Amino acid sequence: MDNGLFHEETYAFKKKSEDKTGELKLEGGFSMPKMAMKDDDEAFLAPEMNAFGRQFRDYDSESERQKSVEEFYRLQHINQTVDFVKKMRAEYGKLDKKVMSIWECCELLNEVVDESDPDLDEPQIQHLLQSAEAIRKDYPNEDWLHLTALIHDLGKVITLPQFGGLPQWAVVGDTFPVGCAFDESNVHHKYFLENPDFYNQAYNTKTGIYTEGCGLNNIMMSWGHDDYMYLVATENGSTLPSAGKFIIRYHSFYPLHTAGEYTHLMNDEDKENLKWLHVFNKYDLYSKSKVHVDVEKVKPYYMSLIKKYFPETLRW
Ligand SMILES: O[C@H]1[C@H](O)[C@@H](O)[C@H](O)[C@@H](O)[C@H]1O
Ligand SMILES: [Fe+2]
Ligand SMILES: [Fe+2]
Repeated sequence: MDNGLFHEETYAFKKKSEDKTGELKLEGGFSMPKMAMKDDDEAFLAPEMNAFGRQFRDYDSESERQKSVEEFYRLQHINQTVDFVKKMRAEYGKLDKKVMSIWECCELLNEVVDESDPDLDEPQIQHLLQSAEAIRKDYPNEDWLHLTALIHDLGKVITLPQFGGLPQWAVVGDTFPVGCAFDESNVHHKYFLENPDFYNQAYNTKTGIYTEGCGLNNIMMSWGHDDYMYLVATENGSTLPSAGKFIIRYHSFYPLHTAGEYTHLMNDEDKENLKWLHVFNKYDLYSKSKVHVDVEKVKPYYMSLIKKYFPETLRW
């Protein structure tokens, strides 16, 4: 697919950030879209440690936070089933909860606490702006990517009472397909043994109810903020490019974009879009920090992007 969005090159972050993260391994020889080169001082520098002085995405260390994150994944893995996802898709497909703008939602998100995240305890609007500003530094010309970063976690509002008040396990955390075997790369995989689908023979083989290469659009992901926001964006006629919508929908799909599993379900368009998801993931994960972005200062820029790619109000 040629979506006219980027030039390809083999995986090549700028040396400075590449050395620092050392982590962004791309399985299967994926190539990456090209970054507009800037002075080193201006480039986004991925830190080695999170704000708590630990490795990013450390799900195993002994701490209070890790314990509550593990408890979160226990519940998520037990409860995300094919039946549950079907129910959620039908319920939230109605988009009858509220009519509001993208920016209103950004502000609402500040009331949301994410219990699945070992790296973040800042207000969510800071996470949105930190990731958007970081990616903007390295990809100044891809305005759609800045906006994608700004809105990628807005779906978390479904945990608020006026949006159905879903439990955390139905909103946040890494995502995975249901209807086929749960891959071992899922964090805290052991809790899937308590999921009824684990024992269903239609659902527990490698391809399950799907076919090889069927395309991610044809599979059901565990329900959460990714799929919900994708729904909101598409149903309200957002003109974001396909790669932007793909990022929103699969940014929590770590078993695919970081572990390189479940690739047998992808089609060619998914493979193209995955390149941009790899780019995005670096900024989503490593921009989480204590350094706050001045909301009022950057707001006009993001308002102009919202205007470009979204209607004034949306159905949620
Ligand atoms: O804890 C995090 C957080 O909730 C993110 O928003 C989500 O995208 C991640 O995949 C998840 O693991
Ligand atoms: Fe997210
Ligand atoms: Fe995020």
